[in-house]
Amino acid sequence: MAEPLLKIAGADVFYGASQILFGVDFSVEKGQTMALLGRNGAGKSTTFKMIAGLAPPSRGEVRLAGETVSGKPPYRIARAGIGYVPEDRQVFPEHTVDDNLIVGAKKGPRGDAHWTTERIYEVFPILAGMKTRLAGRLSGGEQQMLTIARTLMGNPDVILLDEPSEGLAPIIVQAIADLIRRLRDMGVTIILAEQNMHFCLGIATHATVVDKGQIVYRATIEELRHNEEIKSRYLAV
Ligand SMILES: Nc1ncnc2c1ncn2[C@@H]1O[C@H](COP(=O)(O)OP(=O)(O)OP(=O)(O)O)[C@@H](O)[C@H]1O
Repeated sequence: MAEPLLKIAGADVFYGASQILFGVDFSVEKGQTMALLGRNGAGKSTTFKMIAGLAPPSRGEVRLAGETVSGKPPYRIARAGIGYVPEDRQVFPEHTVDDNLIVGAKKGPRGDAHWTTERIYEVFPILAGMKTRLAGRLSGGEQQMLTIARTLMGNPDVILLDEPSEGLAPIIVQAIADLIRRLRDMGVTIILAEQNMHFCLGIATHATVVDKGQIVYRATIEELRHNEEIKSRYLAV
């Protein structure tokens, strides 16, 4: 069987002398939307930083499309096809929505240029109505969408979304959920880090649960939905 698109194998991460991740192991197949779930401080953001090269593993590895990417600098990992959207939205506030997208434009690792500004505006109609607005003037939810859109403009193989619903009003959370569902249905491979399992239930296809820096559960999202023990033990629901 072919190797999964993204494979994390036995990864340990330390911050100074403290070990944060312990032998993290999971895989994501092309087209999956994987929810990476866990409580506050469980290790979700560190897992993303490890994949993106900002917190490299001291043991174990990250493989993308059969190639080892861990150990490379973050810009090389991004170029290899990992699109990372961190928790704090990162737009260029003094530039327009359109320019923010153009700055993110680059061919994917295999030369594909699937995402163009036209395509983005079809999928993100809210942004289409504000092309010339300065990004710093957008609401938090709009900035979140712009950050996701700009990352897609780099034509990544997989996109890592760190708590995209955090701190947003319920109606905006709904709009972000609809957007991620649309990307899922287009076949974009997504990892969605969330504390909020309910946000993920209608979006994700698969689930991986992290607790105290270790992976404690991997299943389809439907299996998780019915697993009361895992939900109450690790997700406080
Ligand atoms: N720069 C750092 N130095 C030392 N410890 C850190 C650092 N960043 C995070 N940690 C610790 O690593 C552990 C995992 O944090 P992480 O941010 O990965 O969790 P998380 O699951 O993403 O939680 P959150 O939902 O709060 O973002 C926590 O115990 C945290 O205190």
